[in-house]
Amino acid sequence: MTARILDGKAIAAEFRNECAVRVQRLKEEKGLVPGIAVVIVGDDPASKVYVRNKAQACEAIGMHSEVHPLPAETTQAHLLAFIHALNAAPAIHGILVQLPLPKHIDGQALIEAIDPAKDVDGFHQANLGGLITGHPAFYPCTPWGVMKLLEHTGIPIEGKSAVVIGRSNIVGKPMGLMLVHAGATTTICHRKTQDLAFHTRQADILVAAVGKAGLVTGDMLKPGAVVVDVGINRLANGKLAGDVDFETASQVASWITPVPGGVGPMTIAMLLGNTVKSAERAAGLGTGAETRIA
Ligand SMILES: NC(=O)C1=CN([C@@H]2O[C@H](COP(=O)(O)OP(=O)(O)OC[C@H]3O[C@@H](n4cnc5c(N)ncnc54)[C@H](OP(=O)(O)O)[C@@H]3O)[C@@H](O)[C@H]2O)C=CC1
Ligand SMILES: Nc1nc(=O)c2c([nH]1)NC[C@@H]1CN(c3ccc(C(=O)N[C@@H](CCC(=O)O)C(=O)O)cc3)C=[N+]21
Ligand SMILES: [Mg+2]
Repeated sequence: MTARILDGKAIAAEFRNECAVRVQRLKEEKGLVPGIAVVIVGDDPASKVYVRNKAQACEAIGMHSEVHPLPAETTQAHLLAFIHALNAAPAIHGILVQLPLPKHIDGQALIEAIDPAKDVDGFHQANLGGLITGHPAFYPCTPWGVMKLLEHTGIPIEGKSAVVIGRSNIVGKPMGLMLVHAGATTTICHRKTQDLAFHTRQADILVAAVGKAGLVTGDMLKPGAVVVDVGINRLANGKLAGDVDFETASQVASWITPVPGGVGPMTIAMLLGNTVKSAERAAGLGTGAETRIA
């Protein structure tokens, strides 16, 4: 079997076009420009690339974006005050604190300081809690982007067996919950999992969100599986690679995401969507509640 490509890049472009139309409507009907503020602490080169990509994507659809680079030695108190100011700024509808943060910073405390109504990453505990009980203000962009990728491609989820590798608060755990909501019987694997391949071979849908190039090989897959590769790894040769060995996996899978061009662009498209949604709520447009992923 040769897998078909789950084309995140193309599908993300469609979502961005939808966002552009909504931005235009906000401008015409309400005179409002959606705005996002990205806070970046220190000078992690990978983070800088992502932040630049996000800012470009925002500006391309007519949104306002501001990047706040702060020195690595910025104090927790200063960062908290900075976030409080952004919470109060009417031109800002979305706040994103770029991860990872320097070691002396309590990242969770910063995230909890963000107004949940501006938490376009969906990382605040109010929003992660809302993911369990029903209506978060925002879904976390990466797992939500994966759901949209599957939905848009017409891949059935209900009744399927799903396996997620990775249990982080921002990718693996919310991913598992979203798949459960959508009707998949879901297993979440992690470092303590015994016999990873035993679990992955049961998966009709496999999501890898680890950060280890080549972790998933073709022999670990059920024939015909749908394989979603969230991992972003920088190889010694400078190239990007996911967690899945594309060569062997694409011979066994029915669908597979490439890296780059898979989940990454969907993450950015969902971030734009969340920010537009936040601005629509501020302007009194829309329902204020995201439709459930089900
Ligand atoms: N494409 C995109 O838009 C995005 C991509 N990413 C990428 O996705 C990957 C995961 O990100 P994130 O969740 O933040 O990372 P974390 O490092 O927070 O989590 C990684 C998870 O993988 C598990 N893990 C590590 N090694 C193994 C192993 N050998 N077998 C099984 N499980 C393992 C860890 O288990 P344990 O908990 O037991 O330690 C942990 O739960 C990274 O490559 C990151 O760069 C992240 C966000 C967005
Ligand atoms: N507060 C916060 N929110 C995040 O959402 C967040 C974060 N911090 N820290 C880092 C991770 C990682 N992440 C990516 C987003 C887009 C691409 C992306 O656009 N990838 C492109 C390629 C990018 C390239 O060429 O370097 C692709 O896969 O095609 C990748 C990774 C968001 N993250
Ligand atoms: Mg990708």
